[in-house]
Amino acid sequence: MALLTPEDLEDLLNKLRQSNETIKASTGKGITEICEEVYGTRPASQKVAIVPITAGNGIIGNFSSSLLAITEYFGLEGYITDHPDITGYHQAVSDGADILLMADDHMFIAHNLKNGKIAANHICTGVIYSEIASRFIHAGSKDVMVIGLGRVGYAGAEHLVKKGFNVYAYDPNTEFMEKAIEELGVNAYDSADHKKFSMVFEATPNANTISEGMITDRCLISTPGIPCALPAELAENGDIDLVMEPLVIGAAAMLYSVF
Ligand SMILES: NC(=O)C1=CN([C@@H]2O[C@H](COP(=O)(O)OP(=O)(O)OC[C@H]3O[C@@H](n4cnc5c(N)ncnc54)[C@H](O)[C@@H]3O)[C@@H](O)[C@H]2O)C=CC1
Ligand SMILES: N[C@@H](CCCCNC(=O)[C@H]1CCC=N1)C(=O)O
Ligand SMILES: [Mg+2]
Repeated sequence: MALLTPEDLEDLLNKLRQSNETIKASTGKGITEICEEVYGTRPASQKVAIVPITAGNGIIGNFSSSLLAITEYFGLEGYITDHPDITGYHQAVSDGADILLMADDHMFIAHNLKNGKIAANHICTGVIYSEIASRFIHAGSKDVMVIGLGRVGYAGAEHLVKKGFNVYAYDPNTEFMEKAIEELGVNAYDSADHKKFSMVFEATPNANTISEGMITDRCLISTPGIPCALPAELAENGDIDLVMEPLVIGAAAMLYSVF
């Protein structure tokens, strides 16, 4: 699993503000409005406990503090437990926390103890970033390009198919491609078709996965992928809207999904 680094999380709220401005400009709505529409929920100053987890690769510097900043951004009462792991979990439940946020190296979850709802980061990230891509106000069709069909990409492709978009997908992993074609009915993207997309959702751990031949001059690229999917020379093109942010948008979707 590609793990976040403390560097990824630097200047997080500024990255969110920039991303949100781009989201508003290219979809007409901001991230909180989109989350409300996708999940049909709103924050209600819930008490959120963040439990650091030492399993596997261990605690990531400023991961918990980043989640704390996210809870405050959404007007929630957030705090980090005094201890990690089971001791922290016990403290959170004893304190009467409504929602727990915690992550090991494989799963990052939000669990609402009051209504029983639980959310996984990779699903919510796929859903929210693909949703953003699909809301491009200048799109001339319902065609969306999906790059990467792993944990995040597959969830996003599934979401787009359910919403009736024409999904063209590419993943070098042929098993994942076949699964998406069979189970979701996606079209296999073929560069030989020279088809260009104004809406792209990318979820890969590789840089520069987007090439000029894939995109229209004016387009929206929505990607949680780290590092950046868009080559620097293409990013200079003023008509490409890029929504890319390492944690907050996905975590916001998790919270809205369990409110
Ligand atoms: N910004 C955020 O909030 C979050 C970001 N991430 C990031 O999203 C990325 C994807 O995460 P996962 O889905 O868990 O990874 P994964 O490893 O499950 O899936 C990645 C997929 O990308 C495919 N891929 C690699 N190079 C490709 C290329 N050039 N073109 C098309 N497909 C390609 C791989 O074959 C694989 O199927 C990672 O970089 C991860 O760090 C994950 C969760 C949240
Ligand atoms: N156990 C650590 C957190 C580990 C998080 C690993 N997961 C990722 O990096 C995923 C989540 C979003 C993007 N990648 C701690 O409690 O500090
Ligand atoms: Mg995010």
